[in-house]
Amino acid sequence: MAAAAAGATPGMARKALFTTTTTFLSSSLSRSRRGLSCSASTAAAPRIAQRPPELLRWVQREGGFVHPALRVVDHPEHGLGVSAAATDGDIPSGDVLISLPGRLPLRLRRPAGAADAVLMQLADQVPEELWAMRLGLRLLQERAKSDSFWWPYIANLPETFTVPIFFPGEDIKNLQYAPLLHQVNKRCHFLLEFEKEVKHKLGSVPLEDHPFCGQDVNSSSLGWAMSAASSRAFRLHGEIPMLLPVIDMCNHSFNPNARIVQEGNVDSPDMSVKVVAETKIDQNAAVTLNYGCYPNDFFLLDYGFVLTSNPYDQIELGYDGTLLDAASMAAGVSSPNFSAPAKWQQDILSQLNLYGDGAILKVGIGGPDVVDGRLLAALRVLIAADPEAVRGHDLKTLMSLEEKAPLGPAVEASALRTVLALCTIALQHFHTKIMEDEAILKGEPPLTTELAVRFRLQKKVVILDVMQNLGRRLKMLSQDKFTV
Ligand SMILES: C[S@@+](CC[C@H](N)C(=O)[O-])C[C@H]1O[C@@H](n2cnc3c(N)ncnc32)[C@H](O)[C@@H]1O
Repeated sequence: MAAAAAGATPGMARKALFTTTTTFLSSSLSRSRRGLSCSASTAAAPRIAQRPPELLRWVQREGGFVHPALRVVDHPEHGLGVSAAATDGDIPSGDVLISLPGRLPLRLRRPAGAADAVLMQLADQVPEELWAMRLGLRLLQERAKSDSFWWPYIANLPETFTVPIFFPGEDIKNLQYAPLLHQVNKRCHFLLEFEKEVKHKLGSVPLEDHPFCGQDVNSSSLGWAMSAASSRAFRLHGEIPMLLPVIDMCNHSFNPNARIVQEGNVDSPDMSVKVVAETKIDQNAAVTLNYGCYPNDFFLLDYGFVLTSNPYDQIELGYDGTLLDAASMAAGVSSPNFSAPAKWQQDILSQLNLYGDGAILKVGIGGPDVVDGRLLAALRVLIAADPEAVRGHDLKTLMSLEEKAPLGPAVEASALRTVLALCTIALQHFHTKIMEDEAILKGEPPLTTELAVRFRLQKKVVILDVMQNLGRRLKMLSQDKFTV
């Protein structure tokens, strides 16, 4: 593999982080392209000082194991990845592929000195949901050291990430999806504020206690560290996120051929982390792990990629009586009553956590359930006029789309038509049509535009798939094929 920064010394590469990322969340992403038919050598983001063979040697020297048939290779669309070599034969299922002793994972540790204590104080200011920033601080601490134990690992990390906090403003707008825009804005805002807190805190810390060896840290370097952690860390048994050298070179698949196993407690000295072949791994095949069964929002926000045909992708909606009244009226449902439910309906909505204090109003359309069970149950219950008919059913039945018309075909048809109308409303929130998105993608736009457009296109595909599915169900209802 070509060494992208062959001439860079650790010192030079470290210095680069803290002196070139002075613009807020700047990156070269907007100019770089990931062409749809690009050659393998252009796919991966540039590395701090790319030398995967040294990384593998370091892991082995420190008591780890990398299966001799494995290589770090450039994947045309996924960046670097771990693959079985073309010539060493298949790897049988059950074989250990990679093994790391407990000292190789990089994670937040109990303070071992004043600098660590300052780092922990900074980490404590980060909200739990941004756990990646806490681990990122630890990564920055090691990146700043001239003699870090983890340098062979850090050297091979990407210099840039394709997560939306680094998108140019135009491409953030291009996402056209409010829940994700909200998350991106929240993260950008956090980074700007946290930069101030870090600078304030470190302003009074003596050099010997400085967690970043006296180097300046700004929102861009914090963003780099947070993205490195969110896109590469694993949470195993202990739920403590860790960066796992070499293991974090494995790319994602929903049908993975390998899995991670943690042996021993996270704090015990004999803890180890292994990747084990889940199936036979053919020569030349990529070793893949499942990062989780999540919607594309998660993959784009934390990992910087968008999956086509993601079975877990969904549209997020706010459960809102006025919106539901509008949708059901558009669907021709007579006298909808969503904004003023009767007392017995309020009770059921409370049980669904859609009413009262502490209600969780986010509901989803799409994914394996097609329609969020809570939304479906609420629609069925609010459309049904007869409390007795509803009381005969438990919540599980009311929440299941597979339960054929539990409250009768008329209620079911109205509920499904209301969801169809919600889908139409959701589609209208996008400013572009699928065909326009496809035309933009054909023009091979810059990488960040490509990601934003593919993201919104996939959301529209989810909505259309749900509409098709519900259309089929309505047709069957009208043909009276359901057992009522
Ligand atoms: C844990 S790292 C895997 C190694 C990474 N490819 C690299 O070059 O270092 C996760 C990153 O790999 C890329 N990636 C992994 N699986 C992918 C997939 N299925 N599709 C697209 N990109 C993927 C994304 O850039 C993601 O942030």
